[in-house]
Amino acid sequence: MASHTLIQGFPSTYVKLGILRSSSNGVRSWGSLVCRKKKRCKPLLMKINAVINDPSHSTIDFDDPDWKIHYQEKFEECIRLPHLSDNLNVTPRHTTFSLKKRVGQVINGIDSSEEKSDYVNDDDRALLKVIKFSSPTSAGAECIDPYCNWVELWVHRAGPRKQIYFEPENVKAAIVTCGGLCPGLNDVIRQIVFTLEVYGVKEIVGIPFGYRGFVDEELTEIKLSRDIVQNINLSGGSLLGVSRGGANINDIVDRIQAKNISMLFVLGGNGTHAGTQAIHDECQKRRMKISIICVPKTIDNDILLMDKTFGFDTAVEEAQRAINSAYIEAHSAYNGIGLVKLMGRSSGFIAMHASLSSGQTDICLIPEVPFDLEGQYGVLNYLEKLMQKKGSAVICVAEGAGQDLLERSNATDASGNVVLADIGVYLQQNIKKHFKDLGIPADVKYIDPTYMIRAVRANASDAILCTVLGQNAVHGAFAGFSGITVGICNSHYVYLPISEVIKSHRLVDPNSRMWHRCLTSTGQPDFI
Ligand SMILES: Nc1ncnc2c1ncn2[C@@H]1O[C@H](COP(=O)(O)OP(=O)(O)O)[C@@H](O)[C@H]1O
Ligand SMILES: O=P(O)(O)OC[C@H]1O[C@](O)(COP(=O)(O)O)[C@@H](O)[C@@H]1O
Ligand SMILES: [Mg+2]
Repeated sequence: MASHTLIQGFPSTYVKLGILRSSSNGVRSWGSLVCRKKKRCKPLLMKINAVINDPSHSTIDFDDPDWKIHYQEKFEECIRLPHLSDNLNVTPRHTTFSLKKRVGQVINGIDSSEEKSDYVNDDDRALLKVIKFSSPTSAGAECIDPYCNWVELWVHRAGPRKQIYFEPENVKAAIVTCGGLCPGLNDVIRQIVFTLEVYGVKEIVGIPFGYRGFVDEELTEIKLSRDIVQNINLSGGSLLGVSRGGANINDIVDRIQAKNISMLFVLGGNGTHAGTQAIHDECQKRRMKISIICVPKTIDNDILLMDKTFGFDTAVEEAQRAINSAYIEAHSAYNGIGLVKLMGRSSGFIAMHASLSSGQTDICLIPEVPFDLEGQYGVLNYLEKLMQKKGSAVICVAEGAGQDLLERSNATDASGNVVLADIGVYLQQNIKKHFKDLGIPADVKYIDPTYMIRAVRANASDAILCTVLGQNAVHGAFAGFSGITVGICNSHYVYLPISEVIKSHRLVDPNSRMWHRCLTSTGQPDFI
């Protein structure tokens, strides 16, 4: 019987069927990940094992002719959107959201208002995965079973529903922005306010400085309206302020109750989503009638199941400016080496995409792909070759890359995120020392644009994404969902349960076509 560990949930970077193999020469592999030295593989394997060992994973018998049906049923269960009606006696009413167009227009003898609707049906779905991989060895294959059969998996379509679960005039809506800054926060706040007002909501407030704003007595809520938010998208940052760390969940829910908030919109990343899930659970326990909706915010693009998060595109655009500067500096110097460190705590998406978009990077280093600095295959040796061949080089490194090479402290930030050792400074020092020891001149220019890439306002594509996500967040709240997040999936807008997107970080798949494209573009070899 072919029985395998099934990652319950659905395909993501790690949602592949994985058989961990060990061989005597120390080569260990899982799916597409192969590392030459057992020791260096450990961080990656640990990440994978953490997923495989999740108690929610179950076993599936692929010899069962109905396994796909069982899988789909499980998936449907996982992706089900929590709703107020799950534990409250609520009755819907016809929506107050309508597009301002003439109703009852008769076109070709057909009453347009009867034939078409502007509303999304609760049974509308978007397809989660659109590629059918013919084999587990196909580039970037994400397989469920050993033969990589395609399984039709659907997620819930976002948008306005015909029936709503709140009387707009009784709603008090609150918006809060948590975690680090991200381009587009103001655009989302603005669209949430606009859309709430279209529904007829009169009381909209902003909670200042993230979760802290709920409990810090000195911080008072900020009144919001169309007039107040009209132009906030013209600048970066958050009108409401952000913060890391913060409050006890019970205290937050106490304050939500005391403030009489009935809709809460939370803009934040992984940590914020985990916090929101806990707030949602507590509100359910207290049988509160409140819809809590997240809008995923992170330049790191590390949220599961979505094409991208808002702010990412803008961050990449800014990051490529830093790479361009590094290129000019390196190219204009004798044996010039430009080194750029970009954000990306656990995921290398910014570094990979900025390298791809600039086209000027010779070496791209990301957390998901281990590398050696020294030795025959190491980065330093390759740099020597680049100096001989081109006389200059540009390196782009994600902040979470190469952490296994560095001394790690056990420090964490206020939110509990591990404080990383500085790979940028480490590379700069080691490159300088290496060339000095060889007696070869090398002019190393180090650029750390960190906060510059996330303090800017959203670019055009992010502004559109923010607009749609902000509007859909409000539609989701009025539809009575709670404990959900909004996202874009295969270019369609969807709702997902928060519980599913916080299962792990989304990572760059070293076997993906995108990483392969990045390697083709830089021309870099394996550094291990
Ligand atoms: N596991 C968790 N449970 C509850 N709250 C959390 C959790 N992780 C983070 N938070 C809270 O969420 C907020 C944002 O988290 P942080 O990790 O700083 O940013 P991000 O949401 O961008 O990942 C912080 O106020 C933090 O205290
Ligand atoms: O200095 P801060 O505010 O902690 O921000 C740095 C962090 O911001 C990020 O770019 C994004 O993190 P969040 O998504 O948690 O906001 C991380 O990659 C980086 O470590
Ligand atoms: Mg985070």
